[in-house]
Amino acid sequence: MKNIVKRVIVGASNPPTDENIMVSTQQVIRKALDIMGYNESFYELLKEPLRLLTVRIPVRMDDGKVQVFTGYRAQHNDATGPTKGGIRFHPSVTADEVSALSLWMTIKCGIFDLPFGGGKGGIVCDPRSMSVGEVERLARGYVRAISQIVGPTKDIPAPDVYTNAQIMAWMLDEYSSIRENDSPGFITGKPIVLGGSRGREKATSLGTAIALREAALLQGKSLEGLKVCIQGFGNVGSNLAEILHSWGATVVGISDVNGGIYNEEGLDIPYLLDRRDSFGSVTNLFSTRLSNEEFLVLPCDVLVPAAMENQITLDNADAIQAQLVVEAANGPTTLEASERLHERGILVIPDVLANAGGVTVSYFEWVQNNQGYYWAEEEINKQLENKMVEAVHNVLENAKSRKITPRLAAYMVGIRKAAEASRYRGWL
Ligand SMILES: NC(=O)C1=CN([C@@H]2O[C@H](COP(=O)(O)OP(=O)(O)OC[C@H]3O[C@@H](n4cnc5c(N)ncnc54)[C@H](O)[C@@H]3O)[C@@H](O)[C@H]2O)C=CC1
Ligand SMILES: O=C(O)CCC(=O)C(=O)O
Repeated sequence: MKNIVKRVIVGASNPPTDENIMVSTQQVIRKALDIMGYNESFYELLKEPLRLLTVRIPVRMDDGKVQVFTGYRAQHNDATGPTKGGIRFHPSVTADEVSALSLWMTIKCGIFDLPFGGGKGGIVCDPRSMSVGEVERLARGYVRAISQIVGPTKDIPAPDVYTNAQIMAWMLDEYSSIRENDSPGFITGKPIVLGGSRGREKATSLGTAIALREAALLQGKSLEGLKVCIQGFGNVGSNLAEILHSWGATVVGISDVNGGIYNEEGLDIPYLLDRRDSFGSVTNLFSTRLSNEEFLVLPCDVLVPAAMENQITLDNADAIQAQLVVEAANGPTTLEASERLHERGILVIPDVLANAGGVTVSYFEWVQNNQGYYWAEEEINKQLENKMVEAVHNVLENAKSRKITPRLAAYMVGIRKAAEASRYRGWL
């Protein structure tokens, strides 16, 4: 293995923040609707999910005792079609978080012209401390609890933080047995043998890599030798590291929940990919690690937060050294911090644009399930590439011509479809 760590390390933690992501999301939605001339009733409709279901899920644990978990499913707006979005298993899941995530899904589906509205789900749990059997029983219990409001023409879940293709497979199996027929289009991000799409596993990362490449080109930089730090080494972060490494960029830093590692000459990405565990942890192999706070302000050209929300805040925005921030995670930058970075001339490619490769290929998966005809991976990647390049240029050109942040421009492009569909349906 190449020399990986060069710095002194102090352990991981997260920057404190009390920003309510729902409030800041509503602020951007209000601004976007105001600029486009929509009246107050559009904001009243779009500021919250149409539906938010809270469920309690009893699970028999391996020790014989029953533990009751809380879960949520938010459906933001279904004027354009069924709602769509992932399910996360994480201790910090809240109703507000799931609601904000469902709003962001509506914006993504609007920007990428997908025939869906936004949805999102989550269960408050820590799957890292549960057995495989406990996770399976929890996943099946969640589907039983939400089965009335989901389905291939109602609301279509997918993976998110600490969920994966295996969990989607259990959920599909449970849903199919409740409905007494096989319903592969009920969920996306499935294993390929159960109707999953080729390319879905890496789709979010491929989309982010394309967005990063296009944004860097606009800054006059090519990928060759570009120094990139990636926070989070799960599905999104690790596949992104692999793609960027293979495209000639130099991945100088990666981190996970346990902390970060950095080498200004580049990390040994194939080694790290080989050693990561199924929860996206690898840095615990190293005796010395950077804290999360140290990691985010390391010298690099591009910083990619690919873990959790509220990582870049006003506390660290002035210390960020990257000239380009590409949000692979959902909500990694608080609104104030994002505006501060914009003032500092740092280009921020917002989450609703940068990480929408996942939902785009989930859409392709749903289309293939409906058709019963499956496409080659090259076809999927080519269509994803076309959609990403078009969306990135559309949003960034809008931002430039209107002299607004890329986030506001993305919200303007993204919310219009839900607003217009709601109007045509006679809701407003
Ligand atoms: N999986 C997908 O297709 C999509 C994921 N996203 C977003 O990308 C982000 C990452 O998702 P995945 O890679 O799927 O999740 P994952 O569960 O595969 O990996 C999560 C990674 O984040 C790290 N992490 C967890 N908690 C952390 C914390 N408090 N501080 C620092 N690191 C932490 C974990 O160690 C792991 O490396 C999330 O914001 C998710 O919503 C967005 C679009 C699609
Ligand atoms: O693939 C999907 O349908 C949803 C992906 C997702 O949850 C997200 O983009 O945040």
